[in-house]
Amino acid sequence: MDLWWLLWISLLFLVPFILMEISSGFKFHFKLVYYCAMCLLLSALAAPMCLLTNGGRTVNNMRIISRVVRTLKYFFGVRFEVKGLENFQIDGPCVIISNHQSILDMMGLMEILPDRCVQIAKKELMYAGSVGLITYLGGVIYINRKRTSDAKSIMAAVAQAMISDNLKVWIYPEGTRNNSGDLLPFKKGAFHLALQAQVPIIPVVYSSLTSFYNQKKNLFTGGTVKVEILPKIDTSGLTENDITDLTERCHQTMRQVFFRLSNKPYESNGQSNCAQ
Ligand SMILES: CCCCCCCC/C=C\CCCCCCCC(=O)SCCNC(=O)CCNC(=O)[C@H](O)C(C)(C)COP(=O)(O)OP(=O)(O)OC[C@H]1O[C@@H](n2cnc3c(N)ncnc32)[C@H](O)[C@@H]1OP(=O)(O)O
Ligand SMILES: CCCCCCCCCCCCCCCC(=O)OC[C@@H](O)COP(=O)(O)O
Repeated sequence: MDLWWLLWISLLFLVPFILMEISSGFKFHFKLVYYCAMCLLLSALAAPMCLLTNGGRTVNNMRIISRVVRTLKYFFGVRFEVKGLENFQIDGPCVIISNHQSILDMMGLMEILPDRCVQIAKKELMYAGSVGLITYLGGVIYINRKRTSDAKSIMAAVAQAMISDNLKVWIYPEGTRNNSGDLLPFKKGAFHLALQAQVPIIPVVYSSLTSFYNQKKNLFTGGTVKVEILPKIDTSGLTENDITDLTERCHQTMRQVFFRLSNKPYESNGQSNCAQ
C-alpha cells in the first residue's frame, strides 16, 4: 500500500516538470508563479524582521527589504551590470525616475536602491498579501492612478515630506509596466514633484529584458540586465512652464540610453540613427 502512495506522490511532483518540458507556455507561467510565490514568501519572512528591527512603517525597513530582494536574482539567474553608481552619491533628497518593464523590476530596483529611498506605487499593490504589507512597512507611497487630483495632492504632500524627512523618491514615469522594447511616453507627476520639492532628478535606465523575459514568446530564462545611473538633472529655477520640456528631455535622454544598453539602433520618431 505504502509503495502505491509513494508512486502517486512522486508522480504528482513529476507532473509539473513533465508539463514544463512539453509546454513552453506552462513553463513560463510556472516560473512566473514561482517568482510571485517567492516574493510573497520573502515578504512574509521580512515583515517580522522589519517590525522587530524598526517597529513599524519606516524607510529604514528598505535596508532589510533590499537585502532580501537582492537574493532573488540567484533563484532566477539574473545578473546586473551597473554603471554610474557615483551619480547616486548626492546628499539630500532627489527624485529618481526609471523605465519599468515587468514585475521582475523589483530585483533591479533593490539592486541599486540608495538609502532613505521610497517608491510611488499603484494603490492596488497594498492588497497584494504579504507583498502589500512589506511595501507598507517600507514606506511605499500609494496613489490612485485613476484619480489625478488625489494623486496630485498626495505628491504635493510627498514633496514636503522629502524635505522634512530627507527622502529620495523613486517613480516609474511610464506609469505602468511596458515590455514592448521601447519607452512609453512619460507621465508628468515625477517632474512636478521634483519642481515642488526643488530637488534634482536622477534618471536610471535598465536595458531591455526581452532577450530573456518575453511574455509573447513564453520566454523566461536567466540573463544580464545593464543598468545606467545618469548624472542628476537640476530643477532649481525651473517653473511649471518648463514641465513639458523637462519631461520630454528626460524621456529622450533615457530612450537613447535604453536603446544603447539594449544594443538596438535608436529610432527617434521612426528614423534610425545611432544612440547616445
Ligand atoms: C522582501 C521581498 C519583497 C519582494 C517583493 C518586492 C517588494 C518591494 C518593496 C518595495 C518596492 C515597491 C515598489 C513598487 C513599485 C510599483 C510601481 C508602480 O506601481 S508604477 C504605477 C504607479 N506609478 C505611477 O503612476 C507614477 C507615474 N504617474 C504619474 O506621475 C502621473 O503624473 C500621475 C499618476 C500623478 C497623474 O497621472 P495622469 O494619468 O493624470 O497623467 P499626467 O499626464 O501625468 O497628468 C495629467 C495632468 O496633471 C498634471 N500633473 C500631474 N502630476 C501633477 C502634480 N504632481 N502636480 C500638479 N500637476 C500635475 C500634468 O501636468 C497634466 O496636466 P497638463 O496635461 O500638463 O495640463
Ligand atoms: C493574498 C493575495 C496575494 C495576491 C498575489 C500577489 C502577487 C505578488 C507579486 C509580487 C511581485 C513583486 C511586486 C511587483 C510590483 C510591480 O511591479 O507592480 C506592477 C506595477 O508596477 C505596475 O502595474 P501595471 O500598471 O499593472 O503594469
